[in-house]
Amino acid sequence: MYLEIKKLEKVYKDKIAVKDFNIKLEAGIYGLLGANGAGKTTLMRILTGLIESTKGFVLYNGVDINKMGNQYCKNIGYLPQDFGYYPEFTVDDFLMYIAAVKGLDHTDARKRVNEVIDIFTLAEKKNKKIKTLSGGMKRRVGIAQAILNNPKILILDEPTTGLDPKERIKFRNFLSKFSDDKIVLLSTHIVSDVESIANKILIMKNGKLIDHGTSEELLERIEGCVWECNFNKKMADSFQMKYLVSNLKTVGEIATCRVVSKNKPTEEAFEIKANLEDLYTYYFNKDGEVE
Ligand SMILES: Nc1ncnc2c1ncn2[C@@H]1O[C@H](COP(=O)(O)OP(=O)(O)OP(=O)(O)O)[C@@H](O)[C@H]1O
Repeated sequence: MYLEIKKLEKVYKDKIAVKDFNIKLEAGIYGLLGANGAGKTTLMRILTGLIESTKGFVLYNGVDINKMGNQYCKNIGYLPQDFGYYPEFTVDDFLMYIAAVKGLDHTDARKRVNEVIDIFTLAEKKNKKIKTLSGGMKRRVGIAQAILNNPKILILDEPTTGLDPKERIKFRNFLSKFSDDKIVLLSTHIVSDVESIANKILIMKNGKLIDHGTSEELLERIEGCVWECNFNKKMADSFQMKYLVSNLKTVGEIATCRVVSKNKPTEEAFEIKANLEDLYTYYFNKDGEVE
């Protein structure tokens, strides 16, 4: 099973939201990382079949998704960023309703809704109106509705927003079981989520796919270029103007900085292991090469 994205482009009036995007996705979890406005939602909406691209193709097992119609939709589960829930519905009624929209008959719907209520520990809330739930709980309902039809392709736009750390772990464990023979694409601003959840990471900037790979592969790009240095906190501002700082911590008078730089930034600086936050800083705060 694969989803191949070929020379994809989406233009809104005069704004190019997705540009010359090429990749082949196979079973696994892909984390889509990018700043606000990078084009993540637009890309995801094209992949769900909700909007059409201006140029290029998306092929599902070699067939253009625009030519597959409903046959393609059956394979899709989608959690939009602004998940439009029905405030007056109870959790159970809402899930039963979505299951019907997805074409499940009543018996299958009941069985499947019970399963997802169990997976996302929603039993206690199932008779509560959605409008009374917390943000994290609504997000759980949103993820639950996306998997009702047991989709082959699951697209989740910022699924972890509002989830507390315990819920994040549950979600991660669920996805690793769920994604065995499925394509899961999730977008997030939370770098640590991608690091722990995704097998592969796609980095998107200004509509383009600028890099992709496992986190180990991506971290090789900045190997030997991440440093820790300590100095007086009064120098923090000028230091940040000069260097790409991925983290700054101050204790008393001492500032401790993580710096991404090809050259040793200070005499006392020492090399440390790169993480995805450093890579994110490298890609999103500077256009060029590591200094
Ligand atoms: N319907 C639209 N009409 C015009 N421009 C749009 C439309 N939708 C998105 N855009 C623009 O396209 C670009 C990409 O937007 P998109 O929402 O895909 O990015 P994103 O990476 O999902 O951002 P965020 O993380 O903030 O959700 C942005 O500049 C946005 O303003």
